[in-house]
Amino acid sequence: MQFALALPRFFLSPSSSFFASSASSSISLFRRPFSAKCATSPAAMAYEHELSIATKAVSLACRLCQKVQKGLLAAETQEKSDKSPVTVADYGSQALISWALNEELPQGTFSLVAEEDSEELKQDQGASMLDRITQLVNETLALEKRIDAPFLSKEQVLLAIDRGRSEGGSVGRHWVLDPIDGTRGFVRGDQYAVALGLLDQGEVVVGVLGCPNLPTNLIGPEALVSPTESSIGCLFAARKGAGTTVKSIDGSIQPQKISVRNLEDPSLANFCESYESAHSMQNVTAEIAKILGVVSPPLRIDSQAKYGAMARGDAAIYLRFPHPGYREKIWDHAAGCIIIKEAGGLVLDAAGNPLDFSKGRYLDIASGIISTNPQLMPALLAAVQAALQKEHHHGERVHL
Ligand SMILES: Nc1ncnc2c1ncn2[C@@H]1O[C@H](COP(=O)(O)O)[C@@H](O)[C@H]1OP(=O)(O)O
Ligand SMILES: [Mg+2]
Ligand SMILES: [Mg+2]
Ligand SMILES: [Mg+2]
Repeated sequence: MQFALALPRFFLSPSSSFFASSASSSISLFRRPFSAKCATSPAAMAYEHELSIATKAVSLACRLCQKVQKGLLAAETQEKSDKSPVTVADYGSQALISWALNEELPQGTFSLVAEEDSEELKQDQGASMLDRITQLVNETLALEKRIDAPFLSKEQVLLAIDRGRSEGGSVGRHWVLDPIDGTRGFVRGDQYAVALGLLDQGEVVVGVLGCPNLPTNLIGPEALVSPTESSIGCLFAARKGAGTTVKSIDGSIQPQKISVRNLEDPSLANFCESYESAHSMQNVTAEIAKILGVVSPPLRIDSQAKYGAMARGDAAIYLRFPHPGYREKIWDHAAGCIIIKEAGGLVLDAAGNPLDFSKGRYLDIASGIISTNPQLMPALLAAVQAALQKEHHHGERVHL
């Protein structure tokens, strides 16, 4: 009988776990026999291993992204067919996370739904970019200071990137990755996020958001100004039933439990939205704020860093109303959604339905995504409906 086939590689051969030898504190986690997960494990333990490997994989990718952002060259950015940018760091982050998770999970079980693929890199004009990505991936792996640091060939890098072609769905487990969310913010030298989630039977059960440029201090209107104490770079992590934590990427601040703002009066609320006006209709969000009586200016941040900021109380409301015709992808919301939910908040579409991650690579949403605490949600939903009606009457193609 070949029981061994069902066991993860790190269990068969402890030294084959990539992360285990790089951080002594992680050894016990990574070497826990997998049967603990497969058997009827207590709810408190559920997905603990998955959250641990996700956290480490995202931290690794953040390191690569930070290095690239410091010295981004024009030659390291391409334009995709939808005119959005993609950089060596998007590909490098996807390759690293895909490779690391595949190393840690039982052979043959890894399914990944991710934003990028290697089509452009396989063309003649992509050759130098692939060289650079491979170099970056290997430099980042070498920083883990393993004696036997792995070296990935160009072919292995392409393979790792292309593992992200899964269609996801409602059956089984699927990892969901946006290797750089908010690439425009990344290229601008601003906010971006490395966003990794895990779906189990269509439900998000684990989420990790690495936000390398987000200050560890609060940045909302009630932020205490204490620049000397703030460092830059936050890592948010959540797993089903266990709450949301934030820690600093540089390790100077240990994980702390966080929760959304506990606010009942909408006029005291503030909201966050996209930095890029092309990503969300700011006339609609301004109208919603006006109906609610919100007076604070919007907190405009690129990427799912908004969800992280909201989960720790920087903003009480999140609003996202893409222009008609835009289709939302699951990797743009999976990690952020569980990070908000486990911090006590709600994430709904503009009609008041929970987001459904079980339909494949896209979210089936007509009009927008909103988030706030449970007390404020009824007033927010009413304001959203009123604002959309008004837009509709003004002749904009808004779906109701
Ligand atoms: N036209 C668009 N409308 C809405 N979102 C977009 C559009 N183009 C790209 N995006 C995606 O929106 C997200 C950024 O959102 P935000 O506006 O919150 O910063 C990213 O996932 C970005 O993709 P990408 O991951 O390639 O950066
Ligand atoms: Mg993109
Ligand atoms: Mg994205
Ligand atoms: Mg992206």
